[in-house]
Amino acid sequence: MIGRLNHVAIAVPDLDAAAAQYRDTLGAEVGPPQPEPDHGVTVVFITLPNTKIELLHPLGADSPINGFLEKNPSGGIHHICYEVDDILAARDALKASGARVLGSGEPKIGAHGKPVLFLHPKDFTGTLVELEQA
Ligand SMILES: CC[C@@H](C(=O)O)C(=O)SCCNC(=O)CCNC(=O)[C@H](O)C(C)(C)COP(=O)(O)OP(=O)(O)OC[C@H]1O[C@@H](n2cnc3c(N)ncnc32)[C@H](O)[C@@H]1OP(=O)(O)O
Ligand SMILES: [Co+2]
Repeated sequence: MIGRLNHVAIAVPDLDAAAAQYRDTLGAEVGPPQPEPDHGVTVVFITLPNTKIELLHPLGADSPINGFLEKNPSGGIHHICYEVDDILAARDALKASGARVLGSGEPKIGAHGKPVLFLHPKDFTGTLVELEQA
């Protein structure tokens, strides 16, 4: 079902500092901050030869990453995103297998303008999984 690794997301307490570290210390190609109000985060994408890193910072009091950063104040790996050819078919198959799809269960438009869904970390070996329509 899952295809390419689209991105690994890292929640960070200071977005400018993290972006500068990837750009200046690690020599990576770093994009601009991108507010995503529908998701309660601001993101910065880092383009690597084989995948992307998504730096995440809370946007608003109800951000879904507030709790994560409270527990991990220095930041940490927050989720991994896999591409799927048919996100509705993937969702239905995963639900039938007993996995919990987060939120309303309907895909939202993600940072790349494509439908995304999230799967509960407790159902995937402690890892929050994002699915993105390829
Ligand atoms: C920019 C758009 C998009 C893209 O296109 O790329 C994005 O990436 S948006 C990214 C942010 N959005 C989301 O994360 C949406 C889905 N997330 C959620 O709905 C919630 O964050 C959550 C996963 C349900 C967690 O909610 P929270 O209230 O913070 O925690 P809980 O208390 O409910 O947690 C239960 C349990 O799970 C553990 N946990 C929480 N987050 C993670 C995580 N990221 N990775 C691994 N484990 C996680 C948490 O520690 C709890 O465990 P116990 O303490 O053992 O009970
Ligand atoms: Co993501």
